[in-house]
Amino acid sequence: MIKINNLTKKFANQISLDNVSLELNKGENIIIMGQNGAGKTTLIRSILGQYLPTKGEILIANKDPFKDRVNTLNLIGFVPQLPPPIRLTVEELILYAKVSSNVNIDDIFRLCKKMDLDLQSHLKKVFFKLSGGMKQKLLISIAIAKNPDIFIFDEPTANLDPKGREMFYSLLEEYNEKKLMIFVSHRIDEVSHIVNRKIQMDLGKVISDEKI
Ligand SMILES: Nc1ncnc2c1ncn2[C@@H]1O[C@H](COP(=O)(O)OP(=O)(O)OP(=O)(O)O)[C@@H](O)[C@H]1O
Repeated sequence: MIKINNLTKKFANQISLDNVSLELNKGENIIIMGQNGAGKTTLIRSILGQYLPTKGEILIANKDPFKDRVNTLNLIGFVPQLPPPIRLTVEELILYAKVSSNVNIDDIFRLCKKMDLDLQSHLKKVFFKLSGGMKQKLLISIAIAKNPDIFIFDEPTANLDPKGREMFYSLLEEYNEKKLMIFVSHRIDEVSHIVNRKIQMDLGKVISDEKI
């Protein structure tokens, strides 16, 4: 589903990705690990079409995410490590998700409720004024409700309380083996029950890639 061929990304003299080749397929639940600065975020941003490769290529369902961003982003549900400072109200944000990605609003409400977030009582609040955990729960719910082929979760539980974490992972069990799921995380213990492949990065390279 995602093919990465000899991908190198440089920022001035900084090599952030150094000749990375990977094939990521449906049914794989992958954890990408590595020290700070290993290149994980650069890899994810490249998959999301935010960076033009210095060398090499990425194909998502045979499309180039940089050149064909709209179509490739439609295939992806992404939850970032730090929620962006969105100035829309919660209500406007979920309407935007409906219009832009055909997300079912009832599903967003249902998924938030499962993570103990009563969306109804926050509809008029500006997104960036929600608590960190509320933002994360809402973004997770929108990403899952989109029902994409690919999930990318960058430290998605960083702001969640223990119950929120537990509910998040139990929601994902429904999608096990039906999707490609990519987790960027430093905490393998948290996802060990769900992941079946572990990729380790260091200094912009893939240093190990194993089925687990
Ligand atoms: N936009 C940018 N401009 C310049 N250098 C960058 C940029 N983005 C990343 N880098 C550099 O690329 C290297 C890899 O960074 P990256 O953010 O991909 O690491 P990471 O593995 O996600 O780290 P962390 O675990 O700290 O989030 C770092 O040396 C970083 O300084």
